[in-house]
Amino acid sequence: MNFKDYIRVIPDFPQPGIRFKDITTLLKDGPAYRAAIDSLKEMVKEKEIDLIAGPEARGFVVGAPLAIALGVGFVPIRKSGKLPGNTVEAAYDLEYGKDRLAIHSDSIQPGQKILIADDLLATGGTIATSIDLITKLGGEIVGAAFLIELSYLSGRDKLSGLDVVSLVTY
Ligand SMILES: O=P(O)(O)OC[C@H]1O[C@H](OP(=O)(O)OP(=O)(O)O)[C@H](O)[C@@H]1O
Ligand SMILES: Nc1ncnc2[nH]cnc12
Repeated sequence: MNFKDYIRVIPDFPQPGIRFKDITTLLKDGPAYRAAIDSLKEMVKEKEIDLIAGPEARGFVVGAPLAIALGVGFVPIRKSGKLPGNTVEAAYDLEYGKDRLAIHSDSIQPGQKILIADDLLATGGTIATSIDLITKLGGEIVGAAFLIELSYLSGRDKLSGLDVVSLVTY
């Protein structure tokens, strides 16, 4: 399946100059959504994975179904102020702004093997920050899986040494 056919590119959103990769057009197509999750599963299934972690919000629509497909649990990484328990937090930069991410302090036990999942790798700021948070809790990152990679923003360079898989590249 050519997943690019299901992803809509919207120019100048949320700011002039950004070409926004809109996955809502893929998500609303049941067979395409399922095929995307199945394809990511095929790419990571040989890894030893205890948990999948995914950043809010679009990381949830990739990470949670991938966790179910692999038969492992899912840990949400949220924007600051949303998680009710004790958290560890970190600030980060995005292609179009700044934000702050948080994870529950007791969500990962030291030594657990974590795959990070998100819809899109752009500058790599979100994933690098997610890795920092997971590492602070003692988790071992075994890779990162994305629907989309924006190679022109070189996010992979920020993740050197990490096994990164993606379904489509722009
Ligand atoms: O590689 P980066 O430059 O960090 O950019 C990628 C991140 O940006 C988007 O999330 P966003 O923060 O816009 O939040 P959303 O998922 O809630 O829309 C996207 O879903 C990734 O998580
Ligand atoms: N160009 C882009 N399209 C969709 N989501 C993004 N997150 C960061 N950059 C993005």
